[in-house]
Amino acid sequence: MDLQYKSIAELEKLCEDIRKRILEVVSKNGGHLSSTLGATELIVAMHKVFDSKKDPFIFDVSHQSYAHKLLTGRWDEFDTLRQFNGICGYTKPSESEDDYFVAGHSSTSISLGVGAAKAIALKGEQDERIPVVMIGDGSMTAGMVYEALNELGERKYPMVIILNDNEMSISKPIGAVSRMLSSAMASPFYQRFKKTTEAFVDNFGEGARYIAKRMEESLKLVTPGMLFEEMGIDYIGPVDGHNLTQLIEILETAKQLKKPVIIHAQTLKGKGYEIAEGKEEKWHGVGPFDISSGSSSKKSSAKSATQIYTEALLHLCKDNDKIVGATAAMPSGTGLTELIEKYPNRFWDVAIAEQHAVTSMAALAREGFKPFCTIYSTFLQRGYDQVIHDTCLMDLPVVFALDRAGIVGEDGETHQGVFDVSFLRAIPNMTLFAPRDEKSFHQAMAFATEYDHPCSLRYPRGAFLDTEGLPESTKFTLAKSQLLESHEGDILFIGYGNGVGRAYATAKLLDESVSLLDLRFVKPLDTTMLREMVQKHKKWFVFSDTSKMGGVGSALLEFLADEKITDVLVESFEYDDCFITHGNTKVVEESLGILPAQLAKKAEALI
Ligand SMILES: Cc1ncc(C[n+]2csc(CCOP(=O)(O)OP(=O)(O)O)c2C)c(N)n1
Ligand SMILES: CC(=O)[C@@H](O)[C@H](O)COP(=O)(O)O
Ligand SMILES: [Mg+2]
Repeated sequence: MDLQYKSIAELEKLCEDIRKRILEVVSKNGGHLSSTLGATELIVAMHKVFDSKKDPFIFDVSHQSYAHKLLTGRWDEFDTLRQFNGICGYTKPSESEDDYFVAGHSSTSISLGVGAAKAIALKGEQDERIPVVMIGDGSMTAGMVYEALNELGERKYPMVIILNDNEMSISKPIGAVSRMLSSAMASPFYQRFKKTTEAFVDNFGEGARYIAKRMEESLKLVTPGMLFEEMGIDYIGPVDGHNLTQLIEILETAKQLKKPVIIHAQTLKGKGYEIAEGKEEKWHGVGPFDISSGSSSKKSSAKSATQIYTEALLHLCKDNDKIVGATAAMPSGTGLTELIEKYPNRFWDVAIAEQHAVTSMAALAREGFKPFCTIYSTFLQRGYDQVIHDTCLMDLPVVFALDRAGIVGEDGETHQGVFDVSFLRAIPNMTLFAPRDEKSFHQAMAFATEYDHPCSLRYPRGAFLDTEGLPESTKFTLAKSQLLESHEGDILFIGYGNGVGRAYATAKLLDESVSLLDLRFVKPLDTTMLREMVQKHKKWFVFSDTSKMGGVGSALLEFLADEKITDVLVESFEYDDCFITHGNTKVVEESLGILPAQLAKKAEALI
């Protein structure tokens, strides 16, 4: 949509229409509500001043970019938001040329902007194009941001960074960066005072300006601008992130500066939908809801794996004051909110800083504590070297509790928790195991608490698949699996974690009875049990919510190769080597052919 010639009144009306459309669709499909509502004027102003057909529009995380999608030809199909084969909830170049880059994991935007700026300079296009970045205050807490600012302040590439400061991450932001951004010195009053003084001092030349600046610093007035200006990046702000006239004027100015500039825009998260306005964490990511009352339409009755994790940790913490833990800005998503409230000196939200979360937990392990580093499977990818270099090399007993392991659904490719077994299994000293239901989760947590080496347990988004009817889980012992059903015949179903429920549901659809093994540990394997299974069953089918590449089936094949066993067939029903798209989990699983009915057919064809 070309906004170039639209008046302010027309643009304000457009913002109203955009909010209405977002509410209409997100109340039906679910999605990221308060972030997108709050960023509306910023995005309209971006499209008024810049051109996403040539200027790289780069949204950090990009969960807040719905207005951008609506302004770039996706207004009508927006009804398919986050549905299978529908519009993605994040920017995706394959969906639109106006989406510059894939995003979903935070704090990549400024590095992308610096890279784009280098390319624009090399191609001699600086007169036509300029990167425009939008990054939230929460996303400013990850180290990668400062790696990028460090270089940008040195190289001075022209770039406009809009810092969308709504004083919220998913939950309340923590840390010095957030405090600095919302410091009193960032108040519009102080900034007006500063501007007037600067204008006055400017009459007396550079020397007077220098003295004034030193005076401001000597008064220990830390303004957000100082941080960026000292790094060599111009700072404008804070500005009202909902005032279109001001925003457009400032973006025009920033565009002409031909150097790196940060515009500190203060916005209200959820702006335009009163029920969600302000500091309401629950309106960040929502399921379908009733617009008039704000009440959610879907309530799941089954206990989620996250809830079980919280309960297990609370139970263990009571008798063990060595247990500590951290989340990287996902306290409610990981279930740590209650632990942080109850044990504020033992559980921390360290902000969006997964690398820091891992390494700081390793130091606590070194000091004799038992850390539970609680991170979504997908976000642990951000702290991978810290798992190797700072945890496993010293064989430190950190527990990596990986929530959202497996297909997560509507968040899609950037958020699927499918690689953790593959990337963790390769690390020496690392032990990997997985519960299949509530009871085994408590047993796995008890084992983890006593285990004196690095380890990782994984569990799904939402509830475990049903395993009702199988024998009760037994105490977790290192490298011990549990044979749940034993029958004559060649077929053995091997389940890992939530895969046990999938194996069980598949087995029930077969005519013949099959043996069912809950692997429980994928590293180290239960070689004693596997040697026994080799004797009894020659066709093994693997069920696990993990990538095939380096996953559970790979581990079993390595075992067979090491044992020089060549007469056992291993068929893995894990995920193929591809990125898994967004959509309702069951619909996505059906597209992958891994629903029990589909797997039963595949197994029958091989029996
Ligand atoms: C590496 C990484 N860790 C955690 C998340 C989960 N996450 C998504 S959005 C968000 C908060 C972002 O806050 P902010 O940047 O202020 O954006 P806002 O929603 O307030 O506009 C978090 C923690 C993520 N996407 N990426
Ligand atoms: C944008 C982002 O990364 C988070 O908001 C994520 O969508 C949360 O996922 P859950 O809904 O599984 O907690
Ligand atoms: Mg924010």
